[in-house]
Amino acid sequence: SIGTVDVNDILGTNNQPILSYTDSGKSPWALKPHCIKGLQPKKQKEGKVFCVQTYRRHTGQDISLITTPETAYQTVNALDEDPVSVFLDYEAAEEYREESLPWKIVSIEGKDMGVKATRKIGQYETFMFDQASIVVALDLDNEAVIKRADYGELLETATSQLGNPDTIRKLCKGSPDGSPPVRSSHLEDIMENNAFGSSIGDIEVKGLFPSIARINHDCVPNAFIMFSPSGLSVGLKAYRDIAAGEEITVSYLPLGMTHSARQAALKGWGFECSCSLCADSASSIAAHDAKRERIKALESEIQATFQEGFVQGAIRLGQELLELTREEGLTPMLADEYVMLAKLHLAAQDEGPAEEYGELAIEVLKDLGFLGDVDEGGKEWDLESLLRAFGGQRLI
Ligand SMILES: C[S@@+](CC[C@H](N)C(=O)[O-])C[C@H]1O[C@@H](n2cnc3c(N)ncnc32)[C@H](O)[C@@H]1O
Repeated sequence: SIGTVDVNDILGTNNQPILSYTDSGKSPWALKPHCIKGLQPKKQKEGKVFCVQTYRRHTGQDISLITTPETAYQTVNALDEDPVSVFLDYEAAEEYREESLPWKIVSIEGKDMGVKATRKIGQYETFMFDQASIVVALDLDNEAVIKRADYGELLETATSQLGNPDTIRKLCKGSPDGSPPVRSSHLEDIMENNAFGSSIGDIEVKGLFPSIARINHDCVPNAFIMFSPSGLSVGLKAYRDIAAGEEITVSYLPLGMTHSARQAALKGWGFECSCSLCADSASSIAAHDAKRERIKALESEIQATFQEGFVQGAIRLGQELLELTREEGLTPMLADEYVMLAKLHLAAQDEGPAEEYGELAIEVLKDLGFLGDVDEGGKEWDLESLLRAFGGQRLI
């Protein structure tokens, strides 16, 4: 590391578009970028340069990016994007803006703060939106890329340059037990505990969304987070009807994990989960775990059975997988399973059932907001366009 450097001293010819953008007086950034050169990786000439670039949004919720200048430059057209219009059509967006917010941040016993619905929320409704306040390139988690102290300095600058830094500083930092204290600063703890993985183009980042960060975990969540293509906005969609006054929850973990795997993973957030699935009787937990382990085993068994040429056998296993997934309420996993069964039936030359599974997959994907009304060719989705979109040789 060569310590703190000025972005204008280090941008080479490859970065010319960014330089001229900055030089032309049209720079979107509110302050001069604060940059630090990372460590020199083996076999490379020099380390990457990471800069803090802060933008003052019209909404008043500023954003600081800690990325390479090139990555920050990719976000320029999305810095002011309005999440409500990203996730809702024109009419629904207008309606949403007219009503008072259907959620509020409140104190929740045993969990510090959390978010509750202020009215009934319908299944698959997108009802909460947020903009990223801090975005950090995932590279920065790597001690071989940047010194911890330099990362801490970039985080501190990124936060203090926001219009309302206290919104970030007051987020909960968790109390992970067991693992050694690898993080050097309070802000690093806050990022670790509250940020979500996202991407800007093909660069992996983590984004801190200050309202969404107040949502607690549940292993059977009632909502899930969707990212805008820019990676700078999120929308929250309900898996099921949510009653007024009910706590809004998301899963911090991939769905379908067993009890012990969930407990181990949640230690990173420093709490013991007491959701309905985790607080169930020992026999019920064991029954759920057995189903979840069977689901995992079936995924590879189906693949192997199909590869050995036993298509009908693979279909039977696929039906068992569907049943268990439904019993466990793991709805989002159903879409892949329906597509897989459609592919298996096509392999068995049963076009009727293949079409039916295709329709079921399209229905789930549309409900979850992963498919628009029409495909890329502007036609209603059908099995053919679905399989094109979900191409690839793998069954599941
Ligand atoms: C992303 S924050 C969620 C909001 C947080 N409760 C707050 O007051 O800001 C994650 C932290 O919330 C707490 N938390 C989240 N889900 C929980 C749960 N199901 N039970 C207990 N604490 C939970 C843990 O302290 C965790 O580290």
